[in-house]
Amino acid sequence: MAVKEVYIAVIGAGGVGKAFLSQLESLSTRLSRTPSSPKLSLILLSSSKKVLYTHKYTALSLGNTASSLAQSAQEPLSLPQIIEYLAAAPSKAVLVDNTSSQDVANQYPAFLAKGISIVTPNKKAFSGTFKLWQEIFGAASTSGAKVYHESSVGAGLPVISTLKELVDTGDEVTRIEGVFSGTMSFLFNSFAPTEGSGGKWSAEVKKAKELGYTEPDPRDDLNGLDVARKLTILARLAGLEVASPTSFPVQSLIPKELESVSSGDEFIENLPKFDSQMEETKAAAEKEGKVVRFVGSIDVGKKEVKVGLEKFDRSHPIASLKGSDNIISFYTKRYGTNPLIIQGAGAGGEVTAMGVTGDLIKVLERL
Ligand SMILES: NC(=O)C1=CN([C@@H]2O[C@H](COP(=O)(O)OP(=O)(O)OC[C@H]3O[C@@H](n4cnc5c(N)ncnc54)[C@H](OP(=O)(O)O)[C@@H]3O)[C@@H](O)[C@H]2O)C=CC1
Ligand SMILES: N[C@@H](CC=O)C(=O)O
Ligand code: NA
Repeated sequence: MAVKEVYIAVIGAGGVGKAFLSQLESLSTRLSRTPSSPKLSLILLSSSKKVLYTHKYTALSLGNTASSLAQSAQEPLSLPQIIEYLAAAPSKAVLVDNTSSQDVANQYPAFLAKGISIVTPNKKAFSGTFKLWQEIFGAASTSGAKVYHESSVGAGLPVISTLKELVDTGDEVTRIEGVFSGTMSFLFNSFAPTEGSGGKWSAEVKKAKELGYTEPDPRDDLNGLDVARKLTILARLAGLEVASPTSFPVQSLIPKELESVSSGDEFIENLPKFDSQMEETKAAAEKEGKVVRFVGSIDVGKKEVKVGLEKFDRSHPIASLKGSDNIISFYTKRYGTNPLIIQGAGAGGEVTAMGVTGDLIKVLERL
């Protein structure tokens, strides 16, 4: 690696952001033992309310960064100010976006155009308009800045890198299907288990939030949009020009009566009143000796994408998933009738941060 120092700016210090900061500290210590590796300097850390940064690009201490941020008296910088600050850094800079913000995502082309690389678990940029997708990869190819988003699908599971490799090596992906949400997997595995009776739907939703599996607003999981965003990303990588996550059928599990509540907290508070709706869905599957699961699929040849509930025999691999596990099957010309399958935890701070840190290592290797 020719670059001596790499400047890192982190936006978002929630469940994933905190785990990333701790992995960054370990990575930085490990790299400092190899003289040819660059020094990693954290120069900015921001939440939506506060920021920590130094005007002269002096590295912030990597221990206790999240609590130092909480005590900071500095107001956050605007996105154009952050771009200007990073673009003027005396060496290469990388933005780590650990938010789920569409506003931050919309600025990726501007960061990349200034040579600032990006690593992120945020799905919003890659599942937004197709125009934004083209602008992001266009800006990266013009400036040479790198952009990686492994954790935007299947958290740290190697889903994006696998699909890219299938496509780049000339395989033909015909179908992608499976369970793409850690939250939905956890909810159905505990609410409608293959053995035993399972917990209350609303209580499991509350647990999924406490475990850090849900989006900042859990309605983004329950309305099916989180899975739709992931399928949009995968379909685009497989060669389909999907216009947006709302351009194909997506089943929502939000009770009609709660569609207009004003906050995620109010939604969780009122959800117990509607537990009977999901109980009916569960009972209908049980009558057929099956369990219900939330799945998605992309048929590349037919250009069809769909997201929603399906019933499965109890012995089916999708029915017997555990915890927050995702299972993603790639059917391709090369793999024939036996798909390439990736399975494991698909949500949670540590496993998601692992994908982000892994992406940062890829950027460092390519600067
Ligand atoms: N949790 C998981 O298992 C997985 C998460 N992801 C993705 O990772 C990202 C982070 O998720 P998670 O850590 O769980 O979410 P959290 O809600 O725990 O954290 C989000 C963080 O982003 C900050 N933030 C939000 N908007 C802005 C903004 N405009 N400017 C600066 N900071 C902002 C929040 O600050 P504040 O608190 O001040 O509002 C908070 O620090 C999301 O995109 C999510 O989809 C991907 C895979 C798995
Ligand atoms: N809320 C998402 C987090 C990861 O993308 C999920 O539950 O899968
Ligand atoms: Na992944």
